[in-house]
Amino acid sequence: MTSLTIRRPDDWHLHLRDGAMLEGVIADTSRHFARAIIMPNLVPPVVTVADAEAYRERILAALPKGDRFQPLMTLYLTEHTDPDDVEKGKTSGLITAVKLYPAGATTNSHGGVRDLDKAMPVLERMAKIGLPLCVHGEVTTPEVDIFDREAIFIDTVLDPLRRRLPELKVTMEHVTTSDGIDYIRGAKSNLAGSITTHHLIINRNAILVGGIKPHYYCLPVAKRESHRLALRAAATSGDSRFFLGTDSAPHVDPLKECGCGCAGIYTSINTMSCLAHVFEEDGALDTLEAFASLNGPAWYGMAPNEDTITLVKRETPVAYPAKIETGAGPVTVFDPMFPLHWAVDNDGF
Ligand SMILES: NC(=O)N[C@@H](CC(=O)O)C(=O)O
Ligand SMILES: [Zn+2]
Ligand SMILES: [Zn+2]
Repeated sequence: MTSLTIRRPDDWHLHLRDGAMLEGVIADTSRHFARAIIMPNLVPPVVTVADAEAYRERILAALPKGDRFQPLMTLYLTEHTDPDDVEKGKTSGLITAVKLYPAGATTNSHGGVRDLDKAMPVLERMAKIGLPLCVHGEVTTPEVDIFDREAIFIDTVLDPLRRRLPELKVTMEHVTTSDGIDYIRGAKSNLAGSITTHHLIINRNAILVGGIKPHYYCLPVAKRESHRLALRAAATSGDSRFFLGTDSAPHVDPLKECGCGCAGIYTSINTMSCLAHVFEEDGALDTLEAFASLNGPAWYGMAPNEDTITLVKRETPVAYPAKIETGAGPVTVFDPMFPLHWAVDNDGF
């Protein structure tokens, strides 16, 4: 097959940042994607409906003229989040989900939740009004090995929470382990998972073999090969509980190439090319549309996009830039370490 037309995709987990970085990256998403769930881990974070409203306006103002991209806003859950404010955000249609960052788990999560009991009133309200909780599913206990943090989170935080509040809809974001995949597969209802582009392509060797490679470092950190294969099987299966959330997370190069580099991989620009490669390699191009364009909206209770994009397989590899230049500084683009022959038709690369 050398051409594939699918409904226009959406990105169910995206970091757009703010200011000059937002202006520098947004076109890479709005070129291909109709909608994206926008992560609230700004400094300071997006905690109230008023914050989300103002952030949404800044995103819309940064969009290239003519792009109809729709940002789907989230709130950053804290121990002081007001259930009435959250309900107001859901009722007005502004808020698509609330995001749980265990304190200290990832970039800009120091204001996240330490004691989930303190957030129960909000979570109970969300269960009642049908507003999904998106989770960064890792424990932060210092004794727990970083490669085990997702599995331990499922056992000690997520499963107890879901037993306590079975009506709460939970999205396990950026699933990185077979434990996560199995847990989602085993759930009867109200649980789904997003999978990133890069976790379908790299295992932890990419970060550590042949020298330390900061541009492959993200959180949750890539795991061993068996986990990558479990993610591939889930993504390409067509199972409606798995969908794309790129977790494209730009940091300027000086903040990644240093003694304490930030976590995050920038994939917005070449995600659709990478996915077409992965799905073709697994003989699953027929399920790419489900993963990138159908399963996500179904989970979030939205219609799929009406329009389509066409992916075309070229003879010569697509020439994506190694870095993009933003007003905040250069951002290295994810290198899948194989040539990309699939391109979104007419996207200029
Ligand atoms: N994925 C990452 O490695 N980083 C994200 C945060 C996150 O999604 O955990 C970021 O904001 O940079
Ligand atoms: Zn995260
Ligand atoms: Zn993220």
